[in-house]
Amino acid sequence: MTLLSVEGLGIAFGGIKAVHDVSFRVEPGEIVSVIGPNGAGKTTLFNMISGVYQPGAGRVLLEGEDVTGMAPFRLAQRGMSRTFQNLQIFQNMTVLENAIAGFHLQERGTVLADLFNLPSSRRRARQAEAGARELLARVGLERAADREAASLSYGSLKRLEIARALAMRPRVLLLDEPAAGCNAVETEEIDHLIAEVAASGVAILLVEHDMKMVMRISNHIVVLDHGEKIAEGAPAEVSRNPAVIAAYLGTEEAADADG
Ligand SMILES: Nc1ncnc2c1ncn2[C@@H]1O[C@H](COP(=O)(O)OP(=O)(O)OP(=O)(O)O)[C@@H](O)[C@H]1O
Repeated sequence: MTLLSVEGLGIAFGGIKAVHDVSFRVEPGEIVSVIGPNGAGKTTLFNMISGVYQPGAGRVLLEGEDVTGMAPFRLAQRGMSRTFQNLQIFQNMTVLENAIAGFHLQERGTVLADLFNLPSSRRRARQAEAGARELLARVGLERAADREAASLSYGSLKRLEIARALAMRPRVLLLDEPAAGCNAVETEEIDHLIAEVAASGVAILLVEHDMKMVMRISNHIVVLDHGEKIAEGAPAEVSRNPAVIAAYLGTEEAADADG
């Protein structure tokens, strides 16, 4: 069964269709990217899939289950995690504490146990720490565990955010511009990390402006323009699609005219 199905998703803001009738699928181990010129609707689409916005039309199915508009933490409990374009890292906490924070969404009814510092609560804390250290090793940050997050390079912060999203053991991982603000070396490290996570069977949906990265790591690309899907396919197919070229050239010409 398809892991993530997006069926006819749409939303309008004040009568303007930001996203209209967009459908696609992501299978286990696949990296699917959503691209398109500025304002094409990528972030809005992402926000609908991850429960930040309630779609005006269409459905989101997670292994066949309708999860449309479900709150982000519930989606995370069902196996869909996401990262954000603007880092959501606690800068004044350590790298390890940030990674541990990713485990808290898994917990239920633990407030009383924590309050009384019951053995179950102490055991959970130990498990979370062990899990967090494992994740840090997976993203290459094990030696930075005790550093303040604020002292990390931008690329490391991005990897820390991915580590935290992985704490929920997602089957679907949504990455919003994972390479934004990163230099070439950092982008390559993130490339490898994403490819490795996909190879473990996780379905990855990516919004990214770095076209080279998208072409390198995607199995499948969905192209949006003015809120509509104008093309989809393998990277080589999409990059020579006349409608896609026209959409990108159109924005360059508009930028030239503006400038
Ligand atoms: N909360 C909102 N209220 C009103 N309009 C919005 C809102 N969010 C997005 N829009 C509009 O919806 C359209 C799609 O925007 P969106 O941010 O999804 O595009 P994008 O492809 O992510 O752009 P970028 O590449 O610049 O991040 C734009 O016209 C934008 O102005």
